Amino acid sequence: MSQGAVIGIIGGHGWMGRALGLSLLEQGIVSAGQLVVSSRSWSGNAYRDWPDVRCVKDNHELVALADVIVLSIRPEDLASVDIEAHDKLVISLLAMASSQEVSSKVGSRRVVRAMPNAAAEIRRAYFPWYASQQVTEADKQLVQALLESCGMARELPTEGDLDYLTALSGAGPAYPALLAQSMLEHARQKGIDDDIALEAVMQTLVGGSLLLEGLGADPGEMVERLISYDGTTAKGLRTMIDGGIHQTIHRGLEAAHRAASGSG
Ligand SMILES: NC(=O)C1=CN([C@@H]2O[C@H](COP(=O)(O)OP(=O)(O)OC[C@H]3O[C@@H](n4cnc5c(N)ncnc54)[C@H](OP(=O)(O)O)[C@@H]3O)[C@@H](O)[C@H]2O)C=CC1
Ligand SMILES: O=C(O)[C@@H]1CCC=N1
Repeated sequence: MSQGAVIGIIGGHGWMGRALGLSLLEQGIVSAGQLVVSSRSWSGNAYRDWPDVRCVKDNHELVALADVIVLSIRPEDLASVDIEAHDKLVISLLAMASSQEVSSKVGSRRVVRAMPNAAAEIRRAYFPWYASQQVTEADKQLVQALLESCGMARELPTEGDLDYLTALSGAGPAYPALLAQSMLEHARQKGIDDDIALEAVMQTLVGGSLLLEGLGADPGEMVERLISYDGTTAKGLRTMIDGGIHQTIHRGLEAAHRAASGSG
């Protein structure tokens, strides 16, 4: 599906760049010879099992070798990327940088903005993407094939939707981590042994998430079903709801969305 294209990942040794690069290799979507990665410090050895992957420090060299350029650097490092992509297909994974900004920075009108999340590392990311007008149908097919190597990829109709999903799914793996942290803290306060508290929280959150995935229904239905017992769970849930948990979550998502849209 990669149609023989050489993929160049600027920042390919970092968290997201490495997750994408290794997913593409492990699933045979690109061969090692079709992958070029760059970083300024060349830190880590993520590609040790793939000696034919070309690791470079010079982004001009990467751009000359690659047909498709993936930008996987932190937004504050965009200024340090001094390349001229000559209208090659560019896929930016950056939060808080519009396709217009990316386009003028890298010298290409064929820009896709895509938003991974931390679960790309285990190939369970939700990876929405938005294509600017100059991106062709063939480009779109290639983008979908590349990104779904990390989980589920989905084209979005507007760039505004991508900014919103940056807050919802891009930042999303942090939210269950926060819930786990809070549950763990409480169990410890109640004197539960650390090891037991951790295994109870992890098994419960992972098991609960898999259950929700398997049900494939509106999660609200599961909440209502458990409330209907009018027992322990109902007491806990009602207290959380009355205490404003929905409003707190919505305020958090609003703040993350404002930041993602460049107005936070
Ligand atoms: N981590 C996450 O959960 C998510 C991240 N994102 C987005 O993904 C992007 C990457 O994030 P993440 O992978 O976590 O960040 P990391 O800091 O892990 O990786 C960024 C990499 O970019 C390299 N880099 C920086 N500047 C340059 C440059 N000029 N040329 C070549 N390489 C460079 C850095 O290496 P060196 O300093 O050695 O050059 C580093 O390896 C961000 O824009 C972020 O908004 C989106 C959703 C989720
Ligand atoms: O926090 C950030 O800005 C990036 C985008 C979503 C996850 N990480």
